[in-house]
Amino acid sequence: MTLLNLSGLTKAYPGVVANDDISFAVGKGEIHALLGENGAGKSTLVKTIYGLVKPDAGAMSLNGAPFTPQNPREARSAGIAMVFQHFSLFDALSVAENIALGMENPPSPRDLSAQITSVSNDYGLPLSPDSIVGDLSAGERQRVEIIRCLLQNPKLLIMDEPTSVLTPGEVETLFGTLRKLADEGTSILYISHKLDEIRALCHHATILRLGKVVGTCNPRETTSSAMAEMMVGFALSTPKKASDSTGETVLELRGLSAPAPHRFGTALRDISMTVSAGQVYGIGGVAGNGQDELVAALSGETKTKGDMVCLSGQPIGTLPPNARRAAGLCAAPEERNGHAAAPDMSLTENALMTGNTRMDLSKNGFLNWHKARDFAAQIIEKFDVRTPSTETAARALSGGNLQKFVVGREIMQNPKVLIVNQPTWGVDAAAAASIRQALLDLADQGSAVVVISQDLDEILEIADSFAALNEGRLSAPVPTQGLTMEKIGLMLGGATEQEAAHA
Ligand SMILES: Nc1ncnc2c1ncn2[C@@H]1O[C@H](COP(=O)(O)OP(=O)(O)OP(=O)(O)O)[C@@H](O)[C@H]1O
Repeated sequence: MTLLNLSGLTKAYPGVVANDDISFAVGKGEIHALLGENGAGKSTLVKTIYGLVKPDAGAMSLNGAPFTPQNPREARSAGIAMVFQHFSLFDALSVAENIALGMENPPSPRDLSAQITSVSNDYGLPLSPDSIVGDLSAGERQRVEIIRCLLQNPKLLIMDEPTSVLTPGEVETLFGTLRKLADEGTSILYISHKLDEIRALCHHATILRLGKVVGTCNPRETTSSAMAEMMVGFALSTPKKASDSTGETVLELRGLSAPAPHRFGTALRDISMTVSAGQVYGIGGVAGNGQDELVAALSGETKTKGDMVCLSGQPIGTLPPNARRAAGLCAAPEERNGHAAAPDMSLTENALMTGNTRMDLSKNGFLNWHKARDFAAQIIEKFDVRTPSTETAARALSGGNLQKFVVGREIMQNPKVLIVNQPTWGVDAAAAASIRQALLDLADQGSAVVVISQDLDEILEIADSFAALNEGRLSAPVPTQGLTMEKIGLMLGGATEQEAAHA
């Protein structure tokens, strides 16, 4: 039985038709995957269903009746719930307070706590209503968002890239919850770039390319590479490094320590590591174990004692970001909106922001806009960033395309050391392969590359060495060749176990 029917949905933005005559149906109790490369139109489509975007043409029906939500409130009251990629929670408030804020008519705090506990028990989503959100892991924060949705008794739950912040164990827990919901008749529209997960979870998939439906499949009977091919229209190749040889040490951390930057941050504790020219050094860890703090201490956003961070033997721990860039160290932080990129500024302005020093984009204090525009255009071309022009605002790009832009911008500055945090977060299979290949090419040309990622497959695919970050401590590195997921799991948990034994 059909729950939601989409017929001929079309939505154009200046220079691009984001959704072009899209028609498909989502059955009751069906877990329906929405697949497509970056910019294919997935977010636009689900925003239309959630009442955030008004289609130019086409129609929707819900349970057979016309469905034209004018805003998210109307969509919610019709039974549509959505968990966004970026959580909208207040760190300083409790779980229950956060959930009450999103409700039209919240019940009394006591009743609400009881409801939260009951939903959390029923659906295998362990969470205490009184916990302060700032103390929660990414997986637990997502549970808050899911419970918030489930309290509305949704008919359709939309999830946009829900597993990118989760550990393998948390992914299993989430899938258990989603399967139970589907068994009870809730439909789920599931957006993800992780094709293996789609094969494990989804009953049906609709594939979009350039705003159009280009295919459908049963993911259980289709290989990941066949789905990737349908998405991009050609077969993908696996990234490869030309040479395994490494040169002298370029980056060295000596007992790097830094206090937690804020109440919910992580202190860095006595981190030592060396990275050589030509090496790709992978750092794995569950989100919130010091990844952002480590990137900040390396990029210069956080300053430390000078010799805690050395570049080609020179202490740089006290230098600000621009001086580090000039010395040859570039970094791409994880959060693209507002950190790696200024959303309201054009791509040219964003290119200028980190490229000014190394790409020589100003002279005698005057910015050279012509050169900056050229630099932005080169990034767009080399990294296949789908956008109408260099003057487009960063916020108008789809998530994956902006990610390609910010990572490409640092790679193209040809740094001696590149630090990237979650380089392919939210990026489709083809673009992820091209970003990974570009990182390997950079190492092949003699740069030292540090890849911090929660995607362990990514680290195994491109890194020479692996170290685990746990509560602000970094393990000793091991070669990735022959490393199994089991051993990585032990390394990720290792420091905690030692601490537990110590305690
Ligand atoms: N508000 C907007 N203004 C202008 N263009 C937009 C806007 N929103 C989306 N677009 C464009 O519409 C197209 C589809 O974008 P959309 O975000 O729907 O893609 P997506 O499939 O969700 O991509 P991703 O996987 O990268 O998140 C892209 O070319 C994007 O640049």
